[in-house]
Amino acid sequence: MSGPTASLKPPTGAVAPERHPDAPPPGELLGPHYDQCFACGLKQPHGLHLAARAGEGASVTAEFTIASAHQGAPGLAHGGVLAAALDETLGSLNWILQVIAVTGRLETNFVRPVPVGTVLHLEARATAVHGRKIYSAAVGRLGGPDGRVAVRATALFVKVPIDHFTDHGRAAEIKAVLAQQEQVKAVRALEVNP
Ligand SMILES: CCCCC/C=C\C/C=C\C/C=C\C/C=C\CCCC(=O)SCCNC(=O)CCNC(=O)[C@H](O)C(C)(C)COP(=O)(O)OP(=O)(O)OC[C@H]1O[C@@H](n2cnc3c(N)ncnc32)[C@H](O)[C@@H]1OP(=O)(O)O
Repeated sequence: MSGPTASLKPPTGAVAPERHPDAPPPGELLGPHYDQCFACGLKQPHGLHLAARAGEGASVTAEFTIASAHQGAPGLAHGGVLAAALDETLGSLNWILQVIAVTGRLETNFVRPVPVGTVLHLEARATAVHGRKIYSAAVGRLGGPDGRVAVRATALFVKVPIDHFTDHGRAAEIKAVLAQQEQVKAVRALEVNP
C-alpha cells in the first residue's frame, strides 16, 4: 500500500503541534460541537453519536458503535460512515489545539470490514502545523483500544475564521445556533485570526 499523497506530507518548515494550555485535560469527554452534527450530535437519530475524549499531548480518542442505520453491505459499516467517524475524530483535535479548522483533505485506508454492532475505537493525533494547515492522522481499531486496526486516515485541516460558517451555512440553522448563547460562547472561545 502506498503512503499518503504529497499534499498530506508536512512541508519543510512545519512545526510540532502544541497542546493548548486551555485544552480539556486528558480523559475529559469533549461533548458534541453541534447537536445536529451527523457524527457527534445527539439530536440526529441515525447519526454516529461518536463520543470523543481529550487524549495525551495533541491527541484525542473516540468511540462509535456501528448501528444498523450505518450499513453499506449487509451487516457491515458503510465506508463513507467510517470516513465520517475518522473525520470527526480528527476534527475533535480542534479542542486540543483550540482552533477552528475544517477538513481540506481526508485520505482513508479501509483495512478490515467493520461489522454492525461492534465498537470502533478511534485515536487521532495532530502531527504537524504549517501556517493555517494542520496535519493529522487517525486509526480505528476493533475489539478494544489496542485491538486490530480496521481503518486509518491521514488528513489536512485548514484554520478558518468563524465567518466560514456564518457566510456559508444555511440561514435557518445559523440563526438557531446564534440563539443558543452557550454554543456561541464555546465557538467564540476558539476564534482564531488566521
Ligand atoms: C456561528 C455558528 C458556528 C458553528 C460552528 C460550530 C463549530 C466549530 C467549532 C469547533 C469544531 C470542533 C470540532 C469539529 C469536529 C468535526 C468537524 C468535522 C470536519 C469537517 O468535516 S469540515 C466539513 C468539510 N470541509 C469543508 O467543507 C471545507 C470546504 N473547503 C473550504 O472551505 C476551503 O477549500 C478551505 C477552507 C479548506 C481552504 O480554502 P481557503 O481559501 O481558506 O484557503 P486556501 O485555499 O488559500 O488554502 C490554505 C492552504 O491550505 C492548502 N489547502 C487547502 N485545501 C487543500 C486541499 N484540499 N488539499 C491540500 N492542500 C490544501 C492550500 O494549498 C494553502 O496552502 P499554502 O498556505 O501552503 O499555500
